Amino acid sequence: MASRGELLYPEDDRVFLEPYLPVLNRQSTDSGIPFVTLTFATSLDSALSLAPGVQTALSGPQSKAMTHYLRCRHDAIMVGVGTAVADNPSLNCRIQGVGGYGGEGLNGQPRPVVVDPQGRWQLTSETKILNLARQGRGKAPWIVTAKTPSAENAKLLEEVGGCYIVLGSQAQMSEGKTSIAWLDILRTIKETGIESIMIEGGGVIINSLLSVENADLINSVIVTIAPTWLGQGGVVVSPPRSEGSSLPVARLQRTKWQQLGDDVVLCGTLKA
Ligand SMILES: NC(=O)C1=CN([C@@H]2O[C@H](COP(=O)(O)OP(=O)(O)OC[C@H]3O[C@@H](n4cnc5c(N)ncnc54)[C@H](OP(=O)(O)O)[C@@H]3O)[C@@H](O)[C@H]2O)C=CC1
Ligand SMILES: Nc1nc(O)c(N)c(N[C@@H]2O[C@H](COP(=O)(O)O)[C@@H](O)[C@H]2O)n1
Repeated sequence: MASRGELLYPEDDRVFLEPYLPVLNRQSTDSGIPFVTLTFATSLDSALSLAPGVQTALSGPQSKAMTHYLRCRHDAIMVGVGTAVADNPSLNCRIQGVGGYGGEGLNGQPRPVVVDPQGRWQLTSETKILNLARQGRGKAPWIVTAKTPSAENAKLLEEVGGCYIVLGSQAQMSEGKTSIAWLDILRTIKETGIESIMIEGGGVIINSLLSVENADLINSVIVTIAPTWLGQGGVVVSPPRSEGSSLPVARLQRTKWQQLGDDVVLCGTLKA
C-alpha cells in the first residue's frame, strides 16, 4: 500500500513499456547524444492544454503513475521554459521506493532540465523544483540558456546545488529570437554524463522535435491519450511540414497500445 503522495506502478505494466525504454544499467554509448524519449499526454484533439500558460490535467491516476515510472527510468527530464512558467512543475519522481519517497538519497530521481534560451524563467521562493531539491525529494535543476543569467536567479539555483548551462556560442538568432539547436543541447547534456532523457513538452518543444529536421534525435515516443476534447485554442501537437511537402511529417514504428484506466497509452519508435 502506497502512503500519501507516493505512486505505485504494477510490474506487468512495466514489462509492457520495457522495449521503449533505455536499457537498464547500460554502459555509456558512443552515440554522442543520450537516449531520448518524447512523452506527453494529449486530448482526442491533440491538445496538451486548454491554452498556452494553462496547466491542464489530462492523465488519469494510472497513466500519471506510468509517467512517474518513466521519470525514474531516465537520467534526466526536460521541459521548455513555457511549461516551467505555466506549470511551476515538480519534475521529480513520486514512485514508491525512489529517493525521497521511501528510498535512499535521490536514487531513481531524474535530473530536471529546463531549456530557456532567452532567460525568461524567474526563480522565486515559490519555485517547486527548488523546494523539492531543498527537501531531498528531487534533484536540483539545470537550466540550459544562451544568455547570462541574472545574479538573483543564479544565487537561488546554486543554493540548492543546481546550475546554468550557458550555450552562448552555439546559439543562433532567427526572427529576433535566440535559439539553440537540439543537437547542441543534447550533445552538451550527454557530456555531463546523462545517458537518457525524457522530454515532456510543451507544445513548442514537441513540435520542434517532431519536425523533419529533428525527429532523428528521438528514440521512443510514449503518448497518453485521454478520452476528452479540449476544443479550439489549446496548445496542440502538430509538427510543421517541410515547405512544399505533401508527405506525413513522421510516423511511429513498432507501435503498441495499452489501456490504462480510461486512457490509452501509445508507444512507438522513430529512429530506424
Ligand atoms: N499534457 C502534457 O503532457 C504537457 C502539457 N504541457 C503544457 O504545454 C503548455 C506549454 O507549452 P508551450 O507554451 O508550447 O511551451 P514549451 O514548454 O514548449 O516552451 C517553449 C519555449 O521554450 C523555449 N525553447 C527552448 N528550446 C527551444 C528550441 N530548441 N526551439 C524552440 N524553442 C525553444 C522557447 O522559449 P523562448 O520563446 O523564450 O525562446 C519556446 O518559446 C503549458 O500549458 C503546459 O501545461 C507541457 C508539458 C506536457
Ligand atoms: N503525463 C502528463 N499528463 C498530464 O495530464 C499533464 N498535464 C502532464 N504535464 C506534465 O507534467 C508536469 C507536471 O507534473 P509534476 O508537477 O512535475 O508532477 C507538467 O509540467 C508537464 O511537463 N503530463
